[in-house]
Amino acid sequence: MLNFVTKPQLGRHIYKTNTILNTILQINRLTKRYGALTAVDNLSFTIEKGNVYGILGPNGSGKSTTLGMVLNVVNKTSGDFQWFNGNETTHDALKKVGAIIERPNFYPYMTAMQNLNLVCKIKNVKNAKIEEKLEIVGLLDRKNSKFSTFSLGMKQRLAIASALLNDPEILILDEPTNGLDPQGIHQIREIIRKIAAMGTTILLASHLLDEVEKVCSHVIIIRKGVMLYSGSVDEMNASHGYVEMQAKDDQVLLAALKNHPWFEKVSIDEETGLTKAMLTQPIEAEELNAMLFEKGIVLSHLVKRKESLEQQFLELTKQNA
Ligand SMILES: Nc1ncnc2c1ncn2[C@@H]1O[C@H](COP(=O)(O)OP(=O)(O)OP(=O)(O)O)[C@@H](O)[C@H]1O
Repeated sequence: MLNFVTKPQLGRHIYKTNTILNTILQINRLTKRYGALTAVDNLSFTIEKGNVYGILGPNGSGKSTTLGMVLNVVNKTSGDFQWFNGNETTHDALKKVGAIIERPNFYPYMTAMQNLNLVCKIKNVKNAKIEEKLEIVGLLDRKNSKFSTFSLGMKQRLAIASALLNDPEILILDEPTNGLDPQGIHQIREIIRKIAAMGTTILLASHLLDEVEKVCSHVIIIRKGVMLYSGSVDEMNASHGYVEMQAKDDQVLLAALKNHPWFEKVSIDEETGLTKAMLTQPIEAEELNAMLFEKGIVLSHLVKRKESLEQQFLELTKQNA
């Protein structure tokens, strides 16, 4: 487990614009190669203050390697990254970062309180905040219990409390709910939301679409080290959906749809024989029917559907396989 602890730096960038002030981390064409394998391939994205970012991708897609590089525990091959506008060394910047990128590891025979006291000593942080942080993660009433008696979920929550001891600007979590039971998963997600609501920026890596959808405001989707999508979760959710249609003459229908600005990705589904078209704008079924009728096309089937985020994610990763 890595914890980066420091005192907050106040008023250093007072003459900079708000946009610049709000940038926590900027990654430019970051690349990591292990021999012939490119684990992270030209990755670029920006982390702005106050948002919750999810790096989403299947196992082995390069999430941990990316986090390792920006935390200086994995050497980059090329590209670069800047913490807090590059006004300080990475070493100093990382003191304002709280990160948990390994399984929680504390002394088993010591209590939660004793373990966090020790962390404060090692990191040179006042121990006055221990109870406040234990409260945030719901462990205050177990502060005198030995670490060895904790469930995996409680151990993970203690690690989060530990990473928060220095009030970091950003909290980084690698697969925060891995191995937990449903209740443990729920608790961790609630805690992440609570910490975000208190104003801390969060960057988490997850292979679970559901997790990113529930917890994050922004998503960076990667596959085999390559970024496929970066943007807000809401925007990704905001597809206008698609329509399935059938008419006497498929080819006439296909041509009419292909030449119309309301549609994109027009195709005939091999399995169902239905013509499918993605909507580029919010069009009602009645409008669509009337437009085609004017062109002499009578539909025998018309259904408007919306893909779930999961379908979109699968589609995105399939296209780029
Ligand atoms: N030290 C290493 N030496 C060689 N290859 C590595 C090393 N670390 C990671 N890799 C490879 O780099 C790729 C990306 O791994 P990484 O752990 O970053 O992915 P991930 O998305 O975090 O997946 P997971 O959640 O399974 O850890 C994988 O193919 C992995 O085998």
